[in-house]
Amino acid sequence: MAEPAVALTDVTFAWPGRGGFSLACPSFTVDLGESVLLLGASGSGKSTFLSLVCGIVAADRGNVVVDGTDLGALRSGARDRFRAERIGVIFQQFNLLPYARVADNILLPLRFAPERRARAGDARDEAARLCAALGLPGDVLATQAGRLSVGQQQRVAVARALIGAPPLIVADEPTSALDAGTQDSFLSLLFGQADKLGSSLLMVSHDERLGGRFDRIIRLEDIVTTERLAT
Ligand SMILES: Nc1ncnc2c1ncn2[C@@H]1O[C@H](COP(=O)(O)OP(=O)(O)OP(=O)(O)O)[C@@H](O)[C@H]1O
Repeated sequence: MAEPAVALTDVTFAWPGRGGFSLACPSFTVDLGESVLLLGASGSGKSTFLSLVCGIVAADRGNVVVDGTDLGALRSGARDRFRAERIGVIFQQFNLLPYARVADNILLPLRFAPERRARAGDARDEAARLCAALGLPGDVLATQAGRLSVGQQQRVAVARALIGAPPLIVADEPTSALDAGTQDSFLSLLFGQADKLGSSLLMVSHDERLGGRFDRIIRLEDIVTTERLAT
């Protein structure tokens, strides 16, 4: 059987410091090509969980295996390179460089990821194709990212995550700044493009209304136990 896109086994993690937040996840998987929505209230640990999946932080115990690679076996720099190559991340606040052009924002992950750059082919053409597919205006690539509307910035963040066809797309509340109608068209575009690339999709949100499109909806509290250490 093919390796799952994501597999967590007996994982524990605690943020350092007094009053730190800790979580434990006995088992969680995302299958290849599957789309999973993780629902949880604000502060329940959704972003922390995604940081573990993306290797932004390392588990204290247990295994986080993404695309067949055990992230625990990699040092921090190697985890960063792995993430750049294999994971498209859409952050809650987009994390665009506001003074850089849209093209530079979209092409940024390729700079640290030679295999992903090779997969993108002619990267500028691919950036233009993604922008068009995501409904951005034709001249958007030359525009400063900070001059775009919030909805447009969100689409640029998606194009940056999708470029070079990473096998896993991870999205942290990507629709939180959009109204209901725009959320729906945004999700259609994201799913359409992820499907085309055959990428697996893991999204976290507090918003139950997003559930309809996903293969699986899971409540964070059903896969993770959390604790806040006493101060
Ligand atoms: N960088 C950090 N350093 C220390 N503690 C942190 C850090 N990030 C998060 N935490 C702790 O982890 C807890 C869970 O936060 P997290 O951001 O994972 O939740 P969330 O469900 O994504 O919240 P929200 O929906 O509001 O973004 C926080 O209350 C905080 O105490």
